[in-house]
Amino acid sequence: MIKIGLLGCGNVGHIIATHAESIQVTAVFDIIPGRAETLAALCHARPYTDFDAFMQEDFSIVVEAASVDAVRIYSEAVLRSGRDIAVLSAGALADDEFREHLIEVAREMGKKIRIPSGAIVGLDNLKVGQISPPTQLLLRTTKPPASLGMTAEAPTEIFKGLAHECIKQYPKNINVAVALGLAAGRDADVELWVDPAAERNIHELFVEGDFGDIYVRVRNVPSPDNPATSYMAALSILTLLKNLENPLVVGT
Ligand SMILES: NC(=O)C1=CN([C@@H]2O[C@H](COP(=O)(O)OP(=O)(O)OC[C@H]3O[C@@H](n4cnc5c(N)ncnc54)[C@H](OP(=O)(O)O)[C@@H]3O)[C@@H](O)[C@H]2O)C=CC1
Ligand SMILES: O=C([O-])CC(=O)C(=O)O
Repeated sequence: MIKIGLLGCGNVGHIIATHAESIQVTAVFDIIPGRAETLAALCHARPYTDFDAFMQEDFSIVVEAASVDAVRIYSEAVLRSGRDIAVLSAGALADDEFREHLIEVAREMGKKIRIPSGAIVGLDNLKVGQISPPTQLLLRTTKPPASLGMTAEAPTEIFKGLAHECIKQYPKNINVAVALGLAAGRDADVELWVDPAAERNIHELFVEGDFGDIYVRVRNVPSPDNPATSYMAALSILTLLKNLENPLVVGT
């Protein structure tokens, strides 16, 4: 059974811990002591608020479900320790210099940086963009205003521009756009909307290329403990872990 170290004991951390059937969470880390302890008790792991002590534990992969900042701070050390890392806060990799450095470290160590599909679908075949670049790659995300900590009386566009700029302003809400761009091989265009009538986190994807065109709409149920995060994102990372050692690999 694959042993994981969980970095981040919030909403996704809890969903992982309570569904840890095909994985063993051996250690959990959070900056908030109470959170690490509560989560550790749920999955019979050991709690840490000291990163170096956490890294002494027995696991082969770190699952990051914390923040863009956490990826920036800890991911190189994870790779250099000889472990893979699964990164949910993919927005950290929007910074070209940081991403290229991290990839170089992973290459040097023979380790992997794994980005789950998270709250979106279609990353598998959007990778064809790495061979034949899309002429259009647009993500329109619509969330309830409360999930961004704001109020609105009508549908309102709060950002229009490139993913690498959007993630700087909304690091807890638009990691999907960066993951999309990493899959398709170019920065995605983003429209971020809040809509008081929205009950779900909606991601619409418009893609065109020499293959034809794609429209995908995902209407995600918000997570119980963090409405900004779609429940599917937690299921996605659980699925990535379940399949890590599966000899049958489905999807591009
Ligand atoms: N790729 C994708 O499709 C998606 C990505 N995400 C991203 O996944 C991540 C996890 O989501 P979720 O569980 O809902 O978030 P939560 O805020 O519920 O949980 C994150 C936890 O990690 C802690 N944390 C944050 N920074 C650090 C750090 N530097 N070191 C240690 N602990 C830290 C937080 O503490 P504190 O509260 O004090 O900050 C919190 O306890 C978020 O970054 C989110 O934006 C979410 C949905 C989709
Ligand atoms: O969960 C979602 O719908 C998207 C999200 O928060 C993110 O990409 O950061």
